Amino acid sequence: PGWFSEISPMWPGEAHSLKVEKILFQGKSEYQNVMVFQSSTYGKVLVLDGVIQLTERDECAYQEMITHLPLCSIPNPKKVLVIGGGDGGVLREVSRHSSVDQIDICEIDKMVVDVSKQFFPDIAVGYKDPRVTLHVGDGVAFLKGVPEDTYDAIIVDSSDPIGPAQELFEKPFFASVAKALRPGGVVCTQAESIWLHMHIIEDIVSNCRQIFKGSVNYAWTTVPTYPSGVIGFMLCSTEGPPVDFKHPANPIDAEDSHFNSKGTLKFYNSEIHAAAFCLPSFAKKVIDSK
Ligand SMILES: NCCCN[C@H]1CC[C@H](NCCCN)CC1
Repeated sequence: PGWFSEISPMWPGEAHSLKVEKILFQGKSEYQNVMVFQSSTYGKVLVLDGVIQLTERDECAYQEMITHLPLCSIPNPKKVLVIGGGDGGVLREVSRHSSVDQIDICEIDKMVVDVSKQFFPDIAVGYKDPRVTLHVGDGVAFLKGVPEDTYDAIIVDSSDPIGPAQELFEKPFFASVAKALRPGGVVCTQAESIWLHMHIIEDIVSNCRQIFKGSVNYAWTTVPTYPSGVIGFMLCSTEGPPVDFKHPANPIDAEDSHFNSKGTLKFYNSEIHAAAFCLPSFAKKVIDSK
């Protein structure tokens, strides 16, 4: 009964709204306010501190792209780390890759994990994979304890820079990610919106170019329920075997059998992988010049 509007100082003067059928959960964890509501047309919705994290209707776009853009860019991913992503959607996507033998996830807020398992079983299904180990804690601290050259891929599925995820957008964190990756390893981070956050993106690209001596690329996709309707990703590789993000070494398409053992890919395919790196001129100018 009524509308939820996503009002935030991170996107002043605009607000995306969703019609609410019923509020299903409201709580306050150690870190943030957590809410779940049944929307009229986007399924259930997860909200943290007033910011939409995912909806059942369009989460496939974000989870599939943030996962398969990096994992399809290296020939044989084995050890994968997810920072954030407590809802489990990225785990569900990583587990489609049969070459992977170890999936670690570090999520700071246990309430996000518990709420996702209770209200979003088709997203939290990712936790059921035996390769998954959940670490509840701060990703910055977790990475400090990771030996050098441990992971083939690291996915940083964070919320936004205002709140618990703030440190995940800063240089020291990127440096600890680079150390934890093997030579030619890849990282994919949630990297905001070219319509809203070109300055944040400028800083992230500049930091990444200083730290990641392989390739550094920005990709983007459409997610209707994120502000401005798009979300971006930083794709970086460490020095070592070259990674060409724009031409996936390990391509998958919807009809691949071993990828559909967990239901079909709804969004990702090789064409949209390549297209994700095509940017409008105002973004190219900033990103290619850093
Ligand atoms: N596994 C889903 C987690 C979603 N991560 C983020 C949630 C907040 C969202 N704000 C977008 C703000 C405008 N760029 C970005 C993705």
